[in-house]
Formats: sequence, structure tokens, C-alpha cells
Amino acid sequence: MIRIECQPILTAAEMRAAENAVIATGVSVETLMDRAGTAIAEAVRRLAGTNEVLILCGPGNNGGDGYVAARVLAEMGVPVRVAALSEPKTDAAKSARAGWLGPIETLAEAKHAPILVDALFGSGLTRPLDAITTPTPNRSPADAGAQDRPLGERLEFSWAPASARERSVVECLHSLGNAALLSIAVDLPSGLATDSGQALSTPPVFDLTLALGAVKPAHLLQPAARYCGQIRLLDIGVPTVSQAEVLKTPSLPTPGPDSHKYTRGMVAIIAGTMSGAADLAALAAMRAGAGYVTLLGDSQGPPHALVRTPFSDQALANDRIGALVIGPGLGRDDTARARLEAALNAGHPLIIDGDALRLLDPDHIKALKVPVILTPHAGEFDALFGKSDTDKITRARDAATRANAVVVFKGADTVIAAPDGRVRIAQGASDWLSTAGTGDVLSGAIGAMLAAKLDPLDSACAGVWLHGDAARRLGPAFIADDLAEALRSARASL
Ligand SMILES: NC(=O)C1=CN([C@@H]2O[C@H](COP(=O)(O)OP(=O)(O)OC[C@H]3O[C@@H](n4cnc5c(N)ncnc54)[C@H](O)[C@@H]3O)[C@@H](O)[C@H]2O)[C@H](O)CC1
Ligand SMILES: [K+]
Repeated sequence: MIRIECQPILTAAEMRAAENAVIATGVSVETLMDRAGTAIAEAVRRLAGTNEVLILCGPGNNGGDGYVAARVLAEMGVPVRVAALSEPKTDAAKSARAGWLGPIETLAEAKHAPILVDALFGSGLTRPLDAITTPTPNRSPADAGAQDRPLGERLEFSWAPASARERSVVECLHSLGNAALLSIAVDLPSGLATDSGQALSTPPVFDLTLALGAVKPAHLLQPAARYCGQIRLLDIGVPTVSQAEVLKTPSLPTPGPDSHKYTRGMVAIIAGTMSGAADLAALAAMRAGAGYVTLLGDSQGPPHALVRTPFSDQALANDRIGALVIGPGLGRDDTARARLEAALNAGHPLIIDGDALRLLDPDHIKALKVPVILTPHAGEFDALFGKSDTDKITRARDAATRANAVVVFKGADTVIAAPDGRVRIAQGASDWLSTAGTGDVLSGAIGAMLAAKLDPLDSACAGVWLHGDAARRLGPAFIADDLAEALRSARASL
């Protein structure tokens, strides 16, 4: 089981292409399925202890992985039962099922077990689970239960419409999941759309998802990610590369004996109508490690290390400024527009956030001759680039190309895209980040990274990582001021 940090992220089609490239070298689908099922069994055995395992198998290759895992677990001496949704449809799944010599229960009638393994649907799911009617086996009510049937006996499934008595697949999954001590999804919780991260149906929240061969967008994008629990990658011997990767822990420069405040990086923050927002960005830039932070505006107060200067073109012309943050609390009045215009013409690398994003259009940003990082939340993104139903990765990537800027598309599933197509996606964001001012803190943290001369994508990634780590350290009910302070602990952990 591999942690997913830094791992490539593949769409369903990219994963299929990677598998096909291996198959083209003479490795069969059955071999890949055998590797997948064996890796699942090994992971499950470590977690299950002596508890009974129930594996739910679907009609496709995800189900095939489940049959292999069941066989291997049984060979290992782990108590295991299998419940199927229907007959396997693919050749590989049929052959995997043939290798399982135990009984097969129907999903609708499956009794719960302490360990639930969901191998109903993986990357091939294309429509909601609710549309499936659960099959009933062709047998009389007087028949014995599945456990009493001799090894190897098969139930014949009939595809008559579900009677009122039968439950939907989603209901079965929820009730078995609720009753389990530990629930594990194979590749993806059944019901999720691999590429968009949409929930075609609502699965239960799993404790663990075992991603096969590669991380998929649904492991990270909302709403899908919330159903995955912990995510671990299982290696099935399929080489993968992608321009999209899971955000990694940054490697940041630390001061040396020759360092001084300017070599550490100077960040200027432009204040506006709500000076608290710019204060938060400034505090964040300092706590993220900038050597010198100046606030261009009229605010007053601590911290004393923050150099407050009235806004002027002269203050903006300081060629030591390594990153200029504009947008937090800027407002949208004439003063805001004038300050934005001056900022865009100052020639410094830019972080554009909040209100400033509402005063610009992509063509205007594209025409800038300096490195630019945009940090929109969903509303700001829609206003700047237009609404769309496309997945968040594609939207962020297209926006980055269109504006020729690094785009940090914020949210519980922050996607960072560069104009060259590279994408990084953050994992495990604290839900407690949903509080006022946390976006201002992020822009300041990114400013510190850009002023320290990291390239724009690395700056954005490092800022997002520090921000996320600081939030995790704080636990519940923190405020943005706490978050800015906690950036110091996040940096200290590196
Ligand atoms: N391809 C490989 O070499 C390997 C794949 N692995 C595993 O396979 C799945 C993906 O398998 P696939 O058969 O493409 O898809 P699913 O198992 O997810 O099932 C899709 C199956 O079901 C039909 N279908 C789709 N949506 C529905 C629906 N709502 N109701 C009913 N039926 C539906 C669809 O037509 C297909 O027949 C991947 O996740 C891995 O788990 C192996 O790991 C290794 C090799
Ligand atoms: K699954």
C-alpha cells in the first residue's frame, strides 16, 4: 500500500491506455487482474485480522478483482464470503469467478460482515447505480441459504424487474457499509464517476479506498473524494505517467549565513477597503518565511515587523519587491481600480486574488509580461472564466492556458494548473478552512514563496501545501489569524 502524495493522476481512458500498453507487451488482462486481486487480498488480510470479509462483486473487471481477492484470501485462511450483483460480463471477470470455489450470495440478500470490500464498480461506471435492479436467483424460497450450499455451486441469476421487496444497489451498499467495522473500496467506491469526481449515485463513506495502478481524479475531486476515506495505491505493474500529480510536500530554501531580509524575499501587499484582509495576507507572508513584508495602504497596528507604507506609485516602484499580492479586501471602487492598474504596470511578479479577480478578464491577464498566479474560489473562477459543467481539472488547465498564468482553483479539492498543462491537486483539506479570511492567508503564503524565487507553479503548490498543513495542525474552529500563525509550524515541519 503506497501513499498517494506525488503520484500521477490518470483518467479512466489514460489508465486503460496504460494497461493496454502493458497488455501489448504480452501480459494478459487476467494477469493484471490477478496482480490487482492479490494486492487487494494482501492489504485486506493485514487489516482484517481474524474478522470475516464480505466481498461484493460487480459485472465488470472491478468485480473480477473482487473474485481474485476472495480466492487469495480463502487460500490465506481468511474467512471470506462473496456476494454478486449479476453474472460477470467480461472474459477476465468470468475466469476470475471460475477461480472462486466458494458459494456466491446475491447482493440483495447478502448478510453483513465486519469487513466489507466493495468490488461492484470501478472505473467503468457510466450511469447511476440506482438504475440497476438487483437480480433474484432462480430458486424456491425453501432453498437453503448460500452458506449452506456446497462449494462451487452457482446460483442462476434471473433479470426480472425488481419487486417492491428488493432493495436498490445503493441501499444494499449503505446497509452493509453501516454494519461493517471496516469498509474498503476496490479502486473506487461504487457510484463515483472516475474523471469528473461526480457522484452518479451516493455510496457510503468508505474507510479506505485501494486505488489500482494509479490515482484517479475521483480520489481527489469533490464530491467523490469525501466517500473514499484514506486512499492508498496498489502497484499492479503498470507504468504510469501524467501531467497531473497529487500535491507533494514542498522542498523549500532555508536561510544560510549569508542570508538577509531581501534574499529571503520581499513581499508587498496592496491594501484596500477591508484592510483586515490585507493584514491577514501580510501576516501569512511573514509566517510562511518571507524576509520583508510591506503593506501598501492605510492600516495600522501590530505586528511591528510589518512595514506599513501609504500606497503610492513610488512605494510600488521598489525593485526589491519579489512578489506583489493584490486583491484581498481591495474593494471594487475607483481607488481599487487605480491600485490594480498600478500593480499590473509595476513589473513585479503578481498574486491576484479576491476583488482584483472581479476587475479583470483573461485577455488582460494574458497580456501581462510578469509571472502571474491567480487564486480564485469557485465564484471568482466562474466570473472570470465562465461557468461550465466540465470537470475541475480541465477547467483549471484551460483557464491557465487562456490567462497564461498559474491558476489555483480553490476549494475542498484545490486544483493548481500551469499554462504548460501541468496540474497538481491537493488532498485532505480540512473542512474547517471554510471560514472568512483563509483565502487571504493563502495569497500571502504564496506571495512568500514567489518572493523566495520559487517558480510560479512551485510557489502556488508550496503555498497550498503549507496552508493545508497549517489547517490540519489547528484542528477545529480556528480563525484565519490562527491559520496565518500556524504557517510557521507548517514550515517548521519540513
Ligand atoms: N482493464 C484492465 O486491464 C484491468 C482493470 N482492472 C479493474 O477493472 C476496473 C474497470 O473495469 P471495467 O470492466 O471497465 O468496469 P467496471 O468493473 O467498473 O464495471 C463496468 C461494467 O458495468 C457496466 N456498467 C457501467 N455502469 C453500470 C451501471 N450503472 N449499471 C450496470 N452496469 C453498469 C459496464 O458496461 C461494464 O460492463 C477497474 O476499476 C479495476 O478495478 C484491474 O484492476 C486490472 C486490470
Ligand atoms: K468499487
